[in-house]
Amino acid sequence: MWQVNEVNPTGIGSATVKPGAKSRKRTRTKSTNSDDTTMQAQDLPTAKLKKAKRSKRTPKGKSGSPAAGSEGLAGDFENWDWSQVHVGDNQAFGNDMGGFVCLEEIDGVDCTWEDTGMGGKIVKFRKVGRGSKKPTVSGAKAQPTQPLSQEMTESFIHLDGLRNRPASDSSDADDGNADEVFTGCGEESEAVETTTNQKSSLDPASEEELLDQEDPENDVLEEPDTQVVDGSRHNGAGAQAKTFDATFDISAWNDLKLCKAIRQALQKLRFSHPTPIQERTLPYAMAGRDIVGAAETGSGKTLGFGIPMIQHYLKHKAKLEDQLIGLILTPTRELAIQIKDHLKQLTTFGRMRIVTVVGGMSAQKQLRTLQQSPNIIVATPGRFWDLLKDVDDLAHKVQRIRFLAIDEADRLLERGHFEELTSILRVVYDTRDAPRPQTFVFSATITKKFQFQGKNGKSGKRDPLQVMMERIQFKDKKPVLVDVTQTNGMAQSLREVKINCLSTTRDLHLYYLVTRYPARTLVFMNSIDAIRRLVPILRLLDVAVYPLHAGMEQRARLKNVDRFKANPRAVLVASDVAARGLDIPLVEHVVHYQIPRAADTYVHRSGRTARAQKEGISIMLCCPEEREAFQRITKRLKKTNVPEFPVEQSILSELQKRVALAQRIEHAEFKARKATVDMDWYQKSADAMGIEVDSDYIPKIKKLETKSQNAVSDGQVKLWKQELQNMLKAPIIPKSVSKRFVSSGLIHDLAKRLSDSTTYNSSMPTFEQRSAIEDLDDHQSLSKLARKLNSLDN
Ligand SMILES: Nc1ncnc2c1ncn2[C@@H]1O[C@H](COP(=O)(O)OP(=O)(O)OP(=O)(O)O)[C@@H](O)[C@H]1O
Repeated sequence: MWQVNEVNPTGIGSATVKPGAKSRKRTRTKSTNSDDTTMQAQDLPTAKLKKAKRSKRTPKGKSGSPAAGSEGLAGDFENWDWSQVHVGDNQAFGNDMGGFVCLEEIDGVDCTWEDTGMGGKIVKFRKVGRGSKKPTVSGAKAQPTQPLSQEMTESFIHLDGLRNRPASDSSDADDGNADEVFTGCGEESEAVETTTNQKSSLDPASEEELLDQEDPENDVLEEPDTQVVDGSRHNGAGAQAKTFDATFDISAWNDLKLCKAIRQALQKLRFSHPTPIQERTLPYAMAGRDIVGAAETGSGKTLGFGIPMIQHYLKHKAKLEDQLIGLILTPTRELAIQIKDHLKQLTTFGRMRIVTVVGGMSAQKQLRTLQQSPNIIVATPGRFWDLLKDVDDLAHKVQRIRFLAIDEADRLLERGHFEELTSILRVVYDTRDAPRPQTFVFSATITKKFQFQGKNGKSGKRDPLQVMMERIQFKDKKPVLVDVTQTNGMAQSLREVKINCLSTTRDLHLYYLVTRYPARTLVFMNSIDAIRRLVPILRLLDVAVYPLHAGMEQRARLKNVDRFKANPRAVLVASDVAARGLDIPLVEHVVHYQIPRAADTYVHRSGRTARAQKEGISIMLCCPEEREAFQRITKRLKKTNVPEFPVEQSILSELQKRVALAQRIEHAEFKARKATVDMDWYQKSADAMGIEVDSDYIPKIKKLETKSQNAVSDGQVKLWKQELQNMLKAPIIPKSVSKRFVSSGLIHDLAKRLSDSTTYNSSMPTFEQRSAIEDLDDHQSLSKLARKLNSLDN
């Protein structure tokens, strides 16, 4: 019996394997013995790596062979006694349990991860015919999954105390014929252009045809089923699992005549009314119109294009069950996953297959998912373009989609995405045998002045947005333009401030912020190297900090986003990979550790807080070297005065001692690591080739050796660490308050203050626990008062 009792997000160590009678321990050396039935859990990632490498070399067209790629890994799984796996309420796996334990890579075993709408999760392992789950690649015909006999077929894994559920129908055969249900499509309707902040009204006469539905009241409420994801992991404010309350008032949505399943999902999410962008775009979108929409970050644009797709599908479900109706393209992987989860929240009461196709995740798994006839694909252009070339029939399906959404459109125009986007658009439109898709183009920073005139910019260069707009073959002569941005795409509830500092004191000021105001904080940095330096420093300072950047494995990226979401005092240090679209609930602070290079980036970074009408603060650490960049951004965004955030100077020197020591330790450890890596590289390369190191290189090695000898000793680093630990244990007392007074009881309730973290800051007991915004408000009213008094004096 193979039983995984508990799984650790690191993937190492905590999973236990109980070998059966035939079992024997798997060694690290590659085994091709098909009797090798048992794996140690910690071997799995290694095995997966080997498998991944092997399959990369598998020539196209041969990958469909029954045992391809499975030797040495799967073993005799037919004789495994499948058993329950319990992972408790561990949130770290994402939707990728199968990937984590590597079962997805074993030929003949399929693994799907599903949420129910009942707050629980099911991981379902299914034995399928060998080779049948292999993805179709050029030259190899798709194989539908072939379930084995009932007793062999399913083993359900119950998470969070869910009861056994019956096997869902796994026959997802795709007949490849798109139904002609393109209502409201193909006609060129009159241009409707809404100007900024003017309320658009829906023509009541056209309501019937425009809402593209039969009778919404006749919808049969479906119980939440295994297709449903509660969205609690990758989603934002609306994502917390909420209980369904049939009395919750959603009458503000009535005009849209949404089908019952969507209305119930809105009730469950407690979305009482549409946001302004939704209110302004949905009537047109549901009438089949093309939309170009601009609205502040966090204003609910996703549902602006998501609801029309879901409504259309649910209304024509019988015909569309196996059809791809929508393609959503988005620049980042995290955003794609988040959009999928957000849309799935709306399908809680109706089945719909919404899948992601993103880089950095198992392409094999995504190929298989694509074979299961998804209804909506949310994709990043790079991976989607790769798979589009490789998956039989996908191009044909894409040519028949009913909806195309381009989210964060301006970002998709940047280098690295543009070529792939253009190629995908070519597939969408070329040799199309269906009416053009209804198209949505959304962003917070899409240019307001954008017009469909096909003119060149002032510089004589082609405006890339213009180029894209020409490439998008809108079905309407003029799409509906909706721009509800008021303040350069930033939420009105966002407070923007700066802290003037030196480049050498940025670490200190950041540490001050996260210690003085412990709250979920997203820190943006301009380079990956800078993130790699800062994260260990903050960790040494006992801050719950996680990195996120493009140099990380996708799985680690998602895990860190999850950890950040799970801890209300965590700090995520990220590159601009997290600047766009990421919807994490209750991010209270965004800190620009360095000034971003472009104004749009500043807008998107700042938009990770103050979402969905909540308050938030964006803090720029400004050092003299960045003055020019700062001025460029403020000028571009017409910000005449960015107020200064108050910093309690009396505490800084205390904090500086800790920061300086942590920096010293990090630097010593980094140098030691680097010297070892460099030396190893020379030596190992030579050893591997069975040669002696060339005399030309010996001086270099010697130099490295000397360097490493000069490095700080391990013992010294240990001492520093101990010293730092001692410092961290002591409360931080402002310079002006004598420690003697503190210890002698002048702060008579010191013990209480240290333990009462709701009233007092636990590491700075002389300060009350207040939010950054409260302190900013106080500071601003005091400054105002001082100015008033000054003017009276004068
Ligand atoms: N009608 C609504 N009522 C309340 N909350 C909503 C509503 N629509 C969406 N939300 C919530 O608002 C948050 C932001 O939504 P979304 O991610 O779609 O914003 P966005 O405009 O796409 O932001 P960005 O420009 O940063 O990508 C999400 O947590 C979502 O659940």
